[in-house]
Amino acid sequence: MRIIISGGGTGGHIYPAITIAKEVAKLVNNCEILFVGTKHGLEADIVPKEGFNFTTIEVRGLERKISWQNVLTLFTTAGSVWRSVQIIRKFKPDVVIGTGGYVCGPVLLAASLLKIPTLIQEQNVIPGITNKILARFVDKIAVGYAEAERYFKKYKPDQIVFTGNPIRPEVMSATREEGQKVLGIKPDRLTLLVVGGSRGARSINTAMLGICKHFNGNESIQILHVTGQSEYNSIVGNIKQSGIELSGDGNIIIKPYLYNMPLALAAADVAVFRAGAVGLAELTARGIPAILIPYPYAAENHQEFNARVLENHGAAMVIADKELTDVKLIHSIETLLNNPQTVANMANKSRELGRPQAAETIAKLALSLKKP
Ligand SMILES: CC(=O)N[C@H]1[C@@H](OP(=O)(O)OP(=O)(O)OC[C@H]2O[C@@H](n3ccc(=O)[nH]c3=O)[C@H](O)[C@@H]2O)O[C@H](CO)[C@@H](O)[C@@H]1O
Repeated sequence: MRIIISGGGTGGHIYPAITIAKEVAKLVNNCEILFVGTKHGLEADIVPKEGFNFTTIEVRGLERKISWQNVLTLFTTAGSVWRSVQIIRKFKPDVVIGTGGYVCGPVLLAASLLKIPTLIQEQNVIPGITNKILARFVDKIAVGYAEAERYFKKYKPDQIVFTGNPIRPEVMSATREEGQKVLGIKPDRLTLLVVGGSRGARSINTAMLGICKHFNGNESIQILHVTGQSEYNSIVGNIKQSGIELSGDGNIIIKPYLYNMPLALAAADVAVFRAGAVGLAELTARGIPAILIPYPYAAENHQEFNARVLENHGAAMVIADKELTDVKLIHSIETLLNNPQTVANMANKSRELGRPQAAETIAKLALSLKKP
């Protein structure tokens, strides 16, 4: 069995690709997998670390206006479809899978032109532009939220399948004790995990300065704040300047990025998160109550729609990014800190939404497409 898998740009497209690829490899013997991404996306860092064969094509995103940049983009895209055709002809995949991001466009289009079976996975409630266009060509669309179905036109019978979003198996297998040990988290207090998506979130980082000052030295709470690579140094500088001790026995841990996120999730009691679909799938699979601050500039405001699914179910509270202040966030955190029953109820509600089997379902769906 030979599979090409493509997805890129942010963690929210890359981790689903890696997870599906690993699940496929578990289900069939001697499976060869080739990952197609771009040189500039996070995939160029993450995918080789995971041990996959990785090749790149050049792709650009279209601007939402008429511009010379877009003319250049169209030429680049034509080139990337041709490059994808070459990659596919050489690798000869049985199935091609896409998990979103611009890079999927040419790869899945080329596969469809060459009559190779195709599946795309859409993580969000509101589908991305690439997947909306690809819906015309692909055999199956695996959606992460049931609510997403209505945003796709159905081009083939049984084309859309509600599977949930794939999460890494380690998210389920990691234990709280191991997470606490590896990350240096004290076991006797509520652990708050703060993550602004795979690239970090400036507004959350800014508010966190006030939160760290407020909870510094508080023995009922432990904070693990992941800033994103780009703002890490300045955030750590600001926090140290305000007199907070980050090394030693403090209750605040700051990291630029977690390569071991499943351990952090295992140790977390409550999360402050953006509303990226994969992050939310991980939170609900583990049943972690959350305070969500959707990224307001996500395409068609899709993070807000993702977040509202959890909020409507009683699994999360939502704070609009424009209304985010340290005072407001402190208030929400304290509400949870002082109400363990609310935390427990939200945890149950969150778990009800989790789909820990999604990766296996998607992998089986993809394998079922192989031509005899
Ligand atoms: C700005 C934007 O448009 N973001 C989109 C992007 O989000 P983004 O990549 O931020 O989002 P997600 O939250 O969906 O996924 C992040 C992934 O990275 C992992 N992670 C994150 C931080 C870290 O330090 N370590 C780590 O491993 C998380 O555990 C998760 O597996 O793709 C998602 C899925 O299509 C969308 O819903 C988001 O709206």
